Amino acid sequence: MTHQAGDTAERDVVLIGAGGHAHVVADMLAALGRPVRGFIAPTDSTVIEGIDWLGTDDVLAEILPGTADLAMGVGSAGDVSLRRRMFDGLHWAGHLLPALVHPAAAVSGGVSIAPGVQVMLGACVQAGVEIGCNAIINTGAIVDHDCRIGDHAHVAPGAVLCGDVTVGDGAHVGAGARVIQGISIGEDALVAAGAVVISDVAPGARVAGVPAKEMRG
Ligand SMILES: CC(=O)SCCNC(=O)CCNC(=O)[C@H](O)C(C)(C)COP(=O)(O)OP(=O)(O)OC[C@H]1O[C@@H](n2cnc3c(N)ncnc32)[C@H](O)[C@@H]1OP(=O)(O)O
Repeated sequence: MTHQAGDTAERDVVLIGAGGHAHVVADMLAALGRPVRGFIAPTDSTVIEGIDWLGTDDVLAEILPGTADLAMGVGSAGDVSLRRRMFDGLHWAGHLLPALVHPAAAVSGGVSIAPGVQVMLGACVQAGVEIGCNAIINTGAIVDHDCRIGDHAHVAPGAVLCGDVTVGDGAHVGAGARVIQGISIGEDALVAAGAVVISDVAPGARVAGVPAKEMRG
């Protein structure tokens, strides 16, 4: 496995965001035993139990790259643009967002995991898989052998990718969707929750249903 989850394990982590995804990432950091310095959010109105609010995005300028790891607490439910933009900005500013793999995820040996990837509780990732930066393999998702998951892509909770599936950069595979072996899902495409994908999905397309067909409108 080439993920970086253990590379900087002693360093403080600053959590970006305070919504639902941030709560899950905070829980994963606790499970990994990572010390969390605090979270950054637009206001202090949101509470993440046991974690202090550090301030707004302005605080990031005071955190020197190399003095703390960052963890992306901004998720996506179909539109990855905010998460992608934030990751790219932080990455180019020199911050390290290490890959985070929940200890209760099952990740085979020989899996390649880029910086910023988050593999959540109960996910299963099989041999030969490659996961691009900032991608999410969400709760209970199954990514079978030799799949290629693009940068910023999101495999949502309970989705199943059979072997040798390609998910393009920025694509979203919705909750509980099923994708049969060998399928290619194009960049920035969206597979709706519960869909069964049996043919390739074009870049930017939105498909839904069983079997999945292009959505109208
Ligand atoms: C931890 C987390 O929570 S991570 C988040 C995981 N969440 C997901 O993966 C959700 C993915 N999103 C979806 O599946 C959404 O339903 C989308 C993006 C496909 C569609 O959302 P919207 O653009 O808001 O579409 P909207 O709800 O208006 O529905 C438009 C049409 O598509 C249909 N439709 C919407 N979702 C689906 C679906 N999953 N399967 C089949 N048809 C659907 C609707 O019934 C409606 O049909 P109609 O025009 O005949 O009435």
